[in-house]
Amino acid sequence: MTAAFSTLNEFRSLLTSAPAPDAKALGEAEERNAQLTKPPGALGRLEDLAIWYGSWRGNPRPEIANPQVIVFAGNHGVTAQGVSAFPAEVTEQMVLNFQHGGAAINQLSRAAGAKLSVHALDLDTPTADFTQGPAMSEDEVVAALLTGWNAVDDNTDLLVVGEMGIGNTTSGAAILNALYGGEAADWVGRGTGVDDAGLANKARVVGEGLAANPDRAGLEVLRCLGGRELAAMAGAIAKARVARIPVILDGFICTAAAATLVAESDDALDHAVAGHVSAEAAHFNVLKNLGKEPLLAMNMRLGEASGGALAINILKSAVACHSGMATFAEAGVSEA
Ligand SMILES: Cc1cc2ncn([C@H]3O[C@H](COP(=O)(O)O)[C@@H](O)[C@H]3O)c2cc1C
Ligand SMILES: O=C(O)c1cccnc1
Repeated sequence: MTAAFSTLNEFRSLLTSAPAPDAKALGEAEERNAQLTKPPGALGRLEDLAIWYGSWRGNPRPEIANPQVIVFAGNHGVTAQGVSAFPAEVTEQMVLNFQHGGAAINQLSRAAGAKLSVHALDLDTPTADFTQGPAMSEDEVVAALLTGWNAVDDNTDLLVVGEMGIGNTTSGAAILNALYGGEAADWVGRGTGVDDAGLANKARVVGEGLAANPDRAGLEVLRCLGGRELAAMAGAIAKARVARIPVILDGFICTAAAATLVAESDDALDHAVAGHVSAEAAHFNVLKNLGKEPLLAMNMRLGEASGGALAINILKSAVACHSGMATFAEAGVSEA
């Protein structure tokens, strides 16, 4: 199989030439929604979600049969700066836990009726410490994007991506600081639970990371300040955009990775909704910048795709109502 892309520029071209949603299916889904046996608008955001989903699938009466959750794992050189409450070896230990079915995401995927795939990316070779220069070379970031791109199953009709990588809330904060500006302190949070001194240290590290990587825009931000699992999430989300597979975004780190795609192409996340707003302090602001209203606010701060997986049943329920309900004419119910 030839690779879908072998440079960042080729990846960019695929992203910027991705198809729009299906206008005909959109119109027909709106028409169907107006005929269903309920007062207009009574299902609130569920109605918008179902119409949005149908427009991306090119089907005004869609179903969700094959949701896929993918967790990508990577190690970060920046952990040498003491940015996490947990040691770096937890990344690999948690991958084993995912494989044995013992993590939160195993239970949440099963409860959502979703297939779970796990990809560990070069855990023995952490990215470079980004306070010293770029975290990844172009070859490394392209390889990670490709891992994500290729991880999406052909028959997937709803995608959720998430991550495991000790230190990656610092990477996410650095990406967001680079994309949106402001102070490092605006973007760092407690991650796995660092104390006030730990939070100040993370702000220092983000500041040094931006200073050590001065020439950056769009995907270069991902290369310089990201990590392999963040790039893989971006690659999977981009593949879904090209294949018109709707996506539910997870928390802070997933959203930071996704935001680098918007920096390349304004409509790169039109096929994505925000599954939840994480308790990681800055997640709310990223979602505001992206114009995404979260489906859930559960005070979760785990990552692993957990918040996205929890939202799968909301989307499934929206589509079940839209496609399964009777119309006024079919049910013989009088209209207003
Ligand atoms: C046992 C355990 C399971 C996790 N599952 C997700 N994370 C989350 O915590 C990490 C980010 O936080 P920080 O930047 O503070 O290291 C990521 O691996 C994220 O997925 C976990 C963290 C731990 C300790
Ligand atoms: O929102 C997230 O993705 C998150 C927050 C804290 C720790 N790990 C992940």
